[in-house]
Amino acid sequence: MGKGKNKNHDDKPRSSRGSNGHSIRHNHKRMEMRHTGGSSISKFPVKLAMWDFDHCDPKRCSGKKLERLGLIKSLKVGQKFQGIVVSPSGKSVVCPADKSIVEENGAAVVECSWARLEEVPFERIGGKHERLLPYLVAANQVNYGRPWRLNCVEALAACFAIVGRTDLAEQLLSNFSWGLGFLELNRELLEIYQRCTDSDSVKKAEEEWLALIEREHEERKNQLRNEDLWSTGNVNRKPNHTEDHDLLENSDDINYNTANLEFDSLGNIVANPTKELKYDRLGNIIESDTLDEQAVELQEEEEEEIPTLVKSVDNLRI
Ligand SMILES: C[S@@+](CC[C@H](N)C(=O)[O-])C[C@H]1O[C@@H](n2cnc3c(N)ncnc32)[C@H](O)[C@@H]1O
Repeated sequence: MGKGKNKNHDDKPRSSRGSNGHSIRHNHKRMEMRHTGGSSISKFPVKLAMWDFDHCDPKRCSGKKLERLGLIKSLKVGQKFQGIVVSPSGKSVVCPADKSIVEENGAAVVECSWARLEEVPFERIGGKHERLLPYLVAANQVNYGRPWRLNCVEALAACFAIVGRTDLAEQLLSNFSWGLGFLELNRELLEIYQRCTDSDSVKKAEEEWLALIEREHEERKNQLRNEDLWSTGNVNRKPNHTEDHDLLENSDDINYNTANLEFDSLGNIVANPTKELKYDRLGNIIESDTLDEQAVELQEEEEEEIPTLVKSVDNLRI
């Protein structure tokens, strides 16, 4: 019997009650639930679910935010999910052939810390359609620029985008200030995955992309090495920092911001050793100062998790 079912109710509606006999406060709560999704009324066109292991700070956790917005349902350990389960324990990658499963049964994620994956009882959660995500780059403020390591909302959005439902991906991500940046950052690659068919073809496209960015990265390194040799060719040349700065800032070829650079006594460019350099998906250097202060703090906290992360990312790369 449901909660409160044995309570006596007044027969006559009182002034503080609405037409359905419930108190105005109760009705207001129901309306709020309708808007915040606290009830079973879903505001999202397909089912969204997560197993939440409470590893993360609720204020920073994208899964918890989706729950607060009433967009995602929390599942218990022992419960299985019929749709696509985007999970580190997947064996094959999400592909366009998964579209009907997503549309009919939705998508789920595992809300946990990357550093504590070994604590998750993967055998007691999941479902028949567990999937990994192919190479994509995170745009969230904690792991910006890191491949494979997406947060929950990015993982769900990636799944929708790959199966060809970019509309759903946009709808979900638009709840986060940085959200649509995820689709922008990965646009070219997502379009490639969308043109694939099954899991093997997505895997092949991923491998080709990785080979391409590896080649481009090598080319850039060689180009920089050559530029460097050229600028130091004349040993009598005095270091002229202003000139070097101008040269770099006006160069279309070099995608550097000079704020990240230092010059040695001969005027050669050396990367600033005190700043961590980050790379975008094409191997360009991204200035870490573009992250806001809070993001940097979060980043530092997450850095502590790196040893386990390396293991988990390896797990993700089947
Ligand atoms: C480890 S949790 C981290 C959640 C983060 N604290 C947040 O705020 O959303 C991210 C979840 O997204 C999914 N996910 C992210 N990247 C993935 C990938 N490359 N392959 C499979 N699942 C992935 C998994 O369900 C994973 O457990």
